[in-house]
Amino acid sequence: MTVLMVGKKVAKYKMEYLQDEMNYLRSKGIVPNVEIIRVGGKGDARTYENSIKKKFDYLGIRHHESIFPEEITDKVFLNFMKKKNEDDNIHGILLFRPLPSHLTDHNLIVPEKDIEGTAPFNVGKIMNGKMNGLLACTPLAVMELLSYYRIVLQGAHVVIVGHSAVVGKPLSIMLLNHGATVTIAHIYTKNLEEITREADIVISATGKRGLITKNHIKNGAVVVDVGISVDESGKVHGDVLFDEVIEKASYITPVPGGVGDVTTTMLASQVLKATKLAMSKSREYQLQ
Ligand SMILES: Nc1nc(=O)c2c([nH]1)NC[C@@H]1CN(c3ccc(C(=O)N[C@@H](CCC(=O)O)C(=O)O)cc3)C=[N+]21
Repeated sequence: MTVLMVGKKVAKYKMEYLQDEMNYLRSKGIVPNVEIIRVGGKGDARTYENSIKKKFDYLGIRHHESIFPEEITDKVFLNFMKKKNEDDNIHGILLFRPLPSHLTDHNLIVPEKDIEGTAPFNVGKIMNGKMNGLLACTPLAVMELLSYYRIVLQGAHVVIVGHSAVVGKPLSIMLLNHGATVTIAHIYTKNLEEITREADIVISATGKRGLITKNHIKNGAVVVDVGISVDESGKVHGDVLFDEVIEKASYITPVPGGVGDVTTTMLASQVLKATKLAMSKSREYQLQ
């Protein structure tokens, strides 16, 4: 039998915890507040952005959006970022990427408001084996799914396919911090099949539809699909050939309906974490 790892179930479970945390903050008179920033009109994240706002509204997290034209100068943009970084009423900043190439994307967000965990300070913390900082949301969603279904990580061989800075790399470090043996495969990897077939857990995050077939999977492996690709008719697909891989997997995530449904919940969780960092005036974060 194969167990379907259902994102909505995991999200619901996590949301109950977040609601308790919101109640605590409310009792202290604090309402978490996020600044969402977008430069230029393009980008494929509109549906994602809408589901973020819906989740924030549901929890009672305040949010405000600033949208700038593509032509904004580096100086004006940096000034704006500085203002938001220094505004005590803002607990988290979400800056949609990529930015236009003339803008410098370096240390734009102070670490304590970096709810997506991409600032160098937060990346450094996780590299040092500390999981108490702000972390990347998609890798966190994968960790939450694995934990909900009680997948043992200590000693497990995990093969991650995809080495992106937002998914593959941070996820590999989180898994390492939990005692897994981690292999990262990527576009230049030779004999992908042979490598993934060794894995107890295969996690694919490439956006390449149909990349992972039954030949890539050993019997009883756990398969997590982080890939998203959209076809001509607007239908969302993962990296994994679900119908054939499910025959061999012990646990598998569907797309849609798997990791994607947990990601926005983990972003909300990071907002609450950032709010608590601000409340406690975390010394660690003050010192950087
Ligand atoms: N700072 C920053 N953070 C981001 O997270 C970010 C970004 N910049 N720039 C753009 C990309 C793009 N992106 C998407 C996320 C989900 C879907 C998506 O289609 N999600 C499906 C879920 C599919 C599933 O269930 O797995 C949905 O919402 O229905 C698309 C695009 C985020 N991005």
